[in-house]
Amino acid sequence: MTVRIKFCGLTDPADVPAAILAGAGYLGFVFYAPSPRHLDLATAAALSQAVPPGIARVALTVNADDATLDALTDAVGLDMLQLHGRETPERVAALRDRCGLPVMKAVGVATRDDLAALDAFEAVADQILVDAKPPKGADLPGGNGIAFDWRLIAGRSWRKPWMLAGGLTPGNVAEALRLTGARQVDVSSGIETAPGVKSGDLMRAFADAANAAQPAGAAG
Ligand SMILES: O=C(O)c1ccccc1N[C@@H]1O[C@H](COP(=O)(O)O)[C@@H](O)[C@H]1O
Repeated sequence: MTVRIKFCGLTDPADVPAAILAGAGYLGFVFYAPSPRHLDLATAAALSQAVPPGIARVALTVNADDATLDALTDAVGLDMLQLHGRETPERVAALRDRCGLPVMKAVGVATRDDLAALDAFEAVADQILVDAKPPKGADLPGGNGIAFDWRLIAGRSWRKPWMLAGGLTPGNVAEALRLTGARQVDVSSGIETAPGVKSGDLMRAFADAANAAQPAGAAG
């Protein structure tokens, strides 16, 4: 099964070729100061320049204001915005216009009640990212290495392209794909040896496991 993979939170110049070698379709750069993966604009611009055409460069932001986003989009070559905060559907639509980039909106899921937000954002975003809701008191709204109960979205699909995220690892991604039917996955902590430190070996192991997964509904 061919799966499109987003490796998120790259921090080191060596992460870019490692992610490409592993077969990434999207590379994520984090712009959120509390994160161990946060990049300044100059570092991000250098990483972005090393990405060949055909691989989407995604900027992850959290409740960023217009000035911050303007500075970001002026300084860094980007192909998509990932909004990972409390942005409303109206804000998502406004930023899509303002930044002139496709927007992927992250929605945190812990219980069935959280699923309604996915329908609201599907109407305004170009993609939706189905992530685990952060635990109470967490410093980060994502990137916590925590999975949600994938059975909550088993058999679900949306009209827009969507990605599964939250606590994915080389060891569990095949099961996550099998249960949810996702065709795109996003991973950060699960390909790290320490917070913010990516591993080429883990990226390759993750991609191998994802691509070897059996589609949902397949026998066995
Ligand atoms: O990765 C981060 O540091 C981060 C910070 C703030 C919001 C989201 C963040 N990462 C995103 O969270 C999910 C799940 O990550 P993980 O695989 O569980 O570590 C993923 O979409 C990352 O892009």
